[in-house]
Amino acid sequence: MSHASSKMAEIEERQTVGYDDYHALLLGFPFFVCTFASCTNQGIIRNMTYTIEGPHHIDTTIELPAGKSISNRALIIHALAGQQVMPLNLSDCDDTEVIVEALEKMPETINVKAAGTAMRFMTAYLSVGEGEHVITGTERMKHRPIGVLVDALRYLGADIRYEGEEGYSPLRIRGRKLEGGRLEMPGNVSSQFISALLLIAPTLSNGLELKLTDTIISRPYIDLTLCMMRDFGAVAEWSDVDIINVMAKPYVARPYVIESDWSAASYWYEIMALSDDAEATVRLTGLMDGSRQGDSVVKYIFSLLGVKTTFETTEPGVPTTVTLHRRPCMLPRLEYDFTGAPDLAQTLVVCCALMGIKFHFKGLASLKIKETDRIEALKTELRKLGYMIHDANDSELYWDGERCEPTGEPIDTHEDHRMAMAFAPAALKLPGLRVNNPEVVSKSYPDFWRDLRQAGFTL
Ligand SMILES: O=C(O)C1=C[C@@H](OP(=O)(O)O)[C@@H](O)[C@H](O)C1
Ligand SMILES: C=C(OP(=O)(O)O)C(=O)O
Repeated sequence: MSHASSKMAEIEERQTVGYDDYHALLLGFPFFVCTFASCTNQGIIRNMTYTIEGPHHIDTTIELPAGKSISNRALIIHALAGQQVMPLNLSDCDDTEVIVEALEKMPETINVKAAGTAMRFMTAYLSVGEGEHVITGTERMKHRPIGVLVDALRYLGADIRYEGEEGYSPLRIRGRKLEGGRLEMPGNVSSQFISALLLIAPTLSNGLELKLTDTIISRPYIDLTLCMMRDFGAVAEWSDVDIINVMAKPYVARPYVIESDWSAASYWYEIMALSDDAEATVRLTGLMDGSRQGDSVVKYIFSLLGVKTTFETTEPGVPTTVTLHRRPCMLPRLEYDFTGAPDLAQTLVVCCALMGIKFHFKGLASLKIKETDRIEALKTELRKLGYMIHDANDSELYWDGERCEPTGEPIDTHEDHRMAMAFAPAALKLPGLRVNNPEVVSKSYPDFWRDLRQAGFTL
């Protein structure tokens, strides 16, 4: 039997044993159990499984990745500003690299893979650029909606055709000069459509007045877009609770340093909350007090779960190191509305369940159209660990403490980086937790596993 097939047999054998037997089996693999079942096309390793053991004591400094939302906005603005001064500390994650490559090479077919922001921002960018391009992505991307953005751009005069199903990528885009003007669009599907339009708005000869209808979701991401546009000389602001005005005024290139990623920080908050080490300390670099990233609200949410945040300096606009410490947490139940911070939902769902904190989370409708249907994925994977969580109204998840027999199966990551990163810290409570396809983290945090090892986890 080859090495790969004997490893495969071993995985299958482990999948058929009970949960306790499964832990006993793991004792034979004290440090490193990384199973390669097969290697597929493009050199991407698939069907790998990590078996994770958490450390008893944590005292570490983590160099977080740069924010992908900021990186991707900075790249589009930088391209529209005439490409003079490259933003500093760009993220090296997949979602940013696809934009870097597209802007550098401008191939006829641009493949943004699984990057939602890249798909939406580049669609707007190509509409006002030169030449004809097809933009496409992964199979999942071809099922994530883009019709609202295409309708809005077409209303402004853009030449965009669907290459496949109406309302979805791939798109064929022929760039042309657009005039802009007044436009209405729904705010309840994805804020990325709104950010995409806003980013190109200063280049429109009449500017843009955008009225948002319905509930506005992920609003902090729209605010981030407006702030960054202003950083580069645009005149762009809310003129009412649902109306944004952008003047026709070219961007001004300037040096720009990208802050670390607060969504990535959330997994370290989760690690702090789940660690049994009362003295645990994690330092996270490159974050700002008063950050414009909406997910910086994670410091408030986790203060309720006993994680205290201290900024080294609180000078506005200056990235610094944040230190996380533990406090006792007696919280019996948490209610939170994630409409403004959808990317934090998985972290909090897994963390609360593992801490035994009942929860009712709302504002989760957009989770169904992200890298995977995150509502279904969370229910399925937590069920494997013995937690019965329920959904309601296509936008809520709640847990009332209901437990079931753990199945002992590994956690599937559903081609979703946040599934892998939200579940990995659970190994602190469930030593030997297995996570399939851990490589998915490269979408936003390529060094996640390296950083876990640095913190004392074994994989
Ligand atoms: O603009 C952005 O950078 C993002 C907006 C959010 O998407 P939605 O607006 O679709 O919720 C968020 O989930 C995504 O990870 C990044
Ligand atoms: C939803 C996400 O990304 P995107 O929509 O940009 O693919 C995410 O990073 O969690």
